[in-house]
Amino acid sequence: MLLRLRDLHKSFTGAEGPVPVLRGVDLDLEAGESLALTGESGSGKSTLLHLVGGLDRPDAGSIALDGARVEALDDSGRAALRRGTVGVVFQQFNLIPSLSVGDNIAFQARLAGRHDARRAMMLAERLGLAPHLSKYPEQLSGGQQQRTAIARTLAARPRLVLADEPTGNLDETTAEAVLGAMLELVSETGAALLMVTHSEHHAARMGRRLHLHAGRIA
Ligand SMILES: Nc1ncnc2c1ncn2[C@@H]1O[C@H](COP(=O)(O)OP(=O)(O)OP(=O)(O)O)[C@@H](O)[C@H]1O
Repeated sequence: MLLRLRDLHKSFTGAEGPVPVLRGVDLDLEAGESLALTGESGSGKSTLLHLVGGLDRPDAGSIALDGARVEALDDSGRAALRRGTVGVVFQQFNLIPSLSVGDNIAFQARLAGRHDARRAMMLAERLGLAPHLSKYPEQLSGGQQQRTAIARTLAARPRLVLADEPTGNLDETTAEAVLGAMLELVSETGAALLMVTHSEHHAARMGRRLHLHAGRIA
């Protein structure tokens, strides 16, 4: 098992005290699987991805990822996790403005010691970025920036890709193509994909789907 979540709890502090968001989430994900996470707005989907990616800590429960206990890692351990095992595609693309698109795509892979120029070029072609490699992020459209962020994550060949509505900024035709490319690229490397989506249609293309409701997997 690549990822195993057990009895995960997380609350945030509101005006009238703690507001529980996750109330005992259990989830298993094997290498090579793709899983869609659905749920109404505010149900805690992004919170769950942040906990798995080591961007925030649970109040209770365990996150076992590729043999590591994510909730117990210190800051440097969590940073190492994000450099090596986990790749994130979140709604903020966090591209580096001073680097070209090509260098942005290679950035994560270089940090992970896995840069491969041919793979980077193949990803750029598959995601329609080949004509834009020498441009800078500010010269790209929102959708092109989003695809650059996806290419950057996949170029580093993480064991687990966490994606929060990765096609949210794209028109339906481009979204279909990008989702198809993501599924193929993830399965080619034997990685797993955990993707938040509001689209029934996209959820149906994933291997499995789970629905978050009232703080638990329904
Ligand atoms: N850092 C935070 N501080 C306080 N409250 C937070 C924080 N992050 C999330 N929340 C609250 O936790 C709840 C779940 O938020 P989350 O972003 O995980 O939902 P979501 O299911 O991803 O929603 P959406 O589909 O709208 O993106 C919301 O009520 C939100 O306001």
